[in-house]
Amino acid sequence: MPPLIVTAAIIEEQGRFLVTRRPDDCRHAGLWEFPGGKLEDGEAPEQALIRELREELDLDIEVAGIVDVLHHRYDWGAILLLAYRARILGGRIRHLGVAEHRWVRPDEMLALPFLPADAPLVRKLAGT
Ligand SMILES: Nc1nc2c([nH]c(=O)n2[C@@H]2O[C@H](COP(=O)(O)OP(=O)(O)OP(=O)(O)O)[C@@H](O)[C@H]2O)c(=O)[nH]1
Repeated sequence: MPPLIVTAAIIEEQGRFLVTRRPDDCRHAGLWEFPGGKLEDGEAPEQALIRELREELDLDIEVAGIVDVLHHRYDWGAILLLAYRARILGGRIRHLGVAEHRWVRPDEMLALPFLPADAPLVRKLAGT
């Protein structure tokens, strides 16, 4: 099986990154991640990211350049995570598909329990 392609938005405002916590009733429940999700049939990664941010947080975003591409194997299968810089264009955060959100400084981000696939990305963003 090829890896599942997953997109993630790296949104930074005034030195803080937007991170979200997964709901209780899903895989990897309660862990932190960057908002985003899987590509649907025929979708470009940027489109998937725009759709996911609307669905999960009710935010309109603009997607900029790629930050990192990470491959990770979970026990249920592998993912290829495409992380893009993004900017909020409008909307107010609502917790439609997430348990909680936070705006965190790099040092705070390093201390959060993130999904295992994200570890290299978190370290890269924190400059460590
Ligand atoms: N959005 C997002 N997903 C990530 C990150 N890191 C990471 O390993 N993933 C994994 O990528 C997979 C796809 O995420 P998703 O949110 O679209 O789908 P899901 O597994 O929650 O559930 P679903 O099948 O019910 O839609 C999840 O298994 C998630 O654990 C990340 O930083 N952001």
